[in-house]
This record gives sequence, C-alpha cells and structure tokens, in this order.
Amino acid sequence: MNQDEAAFHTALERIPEAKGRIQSARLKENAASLVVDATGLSAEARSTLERRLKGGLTGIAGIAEVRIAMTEEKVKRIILAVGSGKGGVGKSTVSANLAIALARAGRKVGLVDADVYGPSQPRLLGTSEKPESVDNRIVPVETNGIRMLSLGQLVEGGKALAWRGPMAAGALGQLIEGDWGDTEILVVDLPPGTGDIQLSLVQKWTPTAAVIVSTPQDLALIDATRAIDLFRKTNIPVIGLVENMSGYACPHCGEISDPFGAGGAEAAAGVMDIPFLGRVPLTLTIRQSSDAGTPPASGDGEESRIFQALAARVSEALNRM
Ligand SMILES: Nc1ncnc2c1ncn2[C@@H]1O[C@H](COP(=O)(O)OP(=O)(O)OP(=O)(O)O)[C@@H](O)[C@H]1O
Repeated sequence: MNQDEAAFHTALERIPEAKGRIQSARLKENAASLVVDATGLSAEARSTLERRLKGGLTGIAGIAEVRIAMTEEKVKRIILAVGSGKGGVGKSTVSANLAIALARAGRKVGLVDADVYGPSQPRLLGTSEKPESVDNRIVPVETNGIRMLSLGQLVEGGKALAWRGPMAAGALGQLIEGDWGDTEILVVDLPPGTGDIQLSLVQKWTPTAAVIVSTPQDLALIDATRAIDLFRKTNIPVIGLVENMSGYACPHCGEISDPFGAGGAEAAAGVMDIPFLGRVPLTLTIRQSSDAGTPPASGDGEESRIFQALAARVSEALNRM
C-alpha cells in the first residue's frame, strides 16, 4: 500500500457513518471508488452517508475524484392487510393498536392508512405532522414507536375524500412505496368492504397475509365473510379473525355484558376454517383514549395487554409463513 492509499483508508475509517458499510474501497489514478452497502437506510440517511463520504475524502492527498456506488439488499417486508366487511367495526382502532403492540414486541412496524372514506390514523395516533418527500418518495412520520402514512395526510384537514378507481390506487401506491427504510411489517388499514383499494392492494402489492376484524353481530359477520372470500380467492392467507367490541365491561361494577351477543365471531371463524385470534372488549378506555389520540396499546393498562396478546398471535402466525 503506498502513502496515498494509506491516507485514503485512514480517512475512510474516520467517517463514523461508513462503519461496517464499505464493501470495497479502491484508489486508482486519483479516483477513489467505493461500493457502499446502504441496506435499510432511508433516502435521507443514504444522502447523508454519501455527503459524509465525499466530504471526508475530498482534499485528501492523491484523491481528485470520489465515486460512490450504493448497493442495497432488498428488505423482505411483510404486508399485513387488515380488512373488515363493513365500516365502524373498529378496524382502524385494531390496526393502530396491533401495529403498536407488534412494535413493542420488537418488530419494526409501519402503518398505512388506506381508508379512502375516512382516514383516521392521524387522529387515533394523535399526530398532525405532515410527511415530507425525499427523492419523490414520501417519508413516513414516526409516532408511538411506529412509522405511519395516511391518505389523510395527502389532503388538507377536513376535506372529505371520496377517491375512486385510479386516483385511489395512485394514492395507495404513494403510501405503500413510501420510504419505509428497515420496516419489517407494513400493516395496511383497508377501507371497509371489497372495493377498488382492496383490489389494487391485492393485485399490485400482494399482501403476505390478512387479518379480518368483525363485531359479534351476525350482520357484520356476513359482511366479514365477503372480505375473507376476496383474500381467499386471490390466495392471500387469512391468518385470523379478531372479534372487536366483544362484551362490554361496565366501568362501575366490572360486570361483563354482551350487547352484541357472545362468541359469534369465534364460531364463524370455526365454520370458515380460519383461526380465531381473540377478543377485544368494548371498553370506555379504548373509546376515550382512541378519540384522544393516545392509543391504549402505547400504555400499560389492561387494554394494552389485550393488544399485546393479539400481536403475539399475529407474530407467531407470520413467523410460520
Ligand atoms: N373495542 C372498542 N371499545 C370501545 N370503542 C371502540 C372499540 N373499537 C373501536 N371503538 C370505537 O368505535 C368507533 C369506530 O372505530 P374505528 O374508526 O376503528 O372503526 P372502523 O371499522 O375503522 O371504521 P371505518 O370503517 O368507518 O373507518 C371509534 O369511535 C372507536 O373509538
């Protein structure tokens, strides 16, 4: 190694961001050529690394030019679709809290709010931060230990969304293909039913698996069956059914009553031959904390434990796939 090469390698070692990422470094005819592993870095972190490398090597004796090639191992990302047959069954609430509970269990989680009719994740997660774009990709906002992008962030607050067909699919694409960095599991909160957004998701991004949320009411379950059919027909494994608003725990005496009946979803899951993932009771805490933008799964109460148990079952099912 000549003197210039030694100075080049010493300068490289002094750039902390480059540690463990340099796959090859050569100095030939005053040009430094680097191959850098950028796996898992966001677009912003990638450009910072590139800047630091150029800055750290420019001006070193024997280096007139710095050439950088970034390589990236494709992160294998799980797309977990959360669907329901009809609206108002608590699909967004379950998606948000499931995503947070998965993150608290150590997974790197992103949440896409694809509900064109009523994007509610910014409110549920208590964030009004607008995402920025870097290199034409939207960078998710970070909140409650997860990353999140919502259709609601793409339009001005209060403006109703009724996107259809190509427009909705285009907007969904911007969210799914956002800069998710090293996110391992992307939870997609779908609109209710089996419309354009569901079809686009299934056709273009082929979710790894789906979870269906239903209430114990018969009507919701009949609708849920349709949502399950859509995934089944397109060969997306349904890892299970969550029964939400199952049993009401009286905040005064603790007595549990079942305004919508009990066990309906579990029985239906059995008939449809899909796993039953568990019950989330109807509680005042879930309603109030969700409306206040402080998701119960981020706290330490009983509700948080319920979502942790749900996340453990979902995680197990994903690990088996
Ligand atoms: N387990 C629960 N206990 C109490 N309230 C709940 C529970 N789950 C959801 N809710 C409340 O029910 C309402 C509807 O929930 P949410 O918005 O999650 O439903 P959704 O199925 O996503 O509806 P939409 O399809 O209309 O977006 C919200 O006010 C929410 O706080």
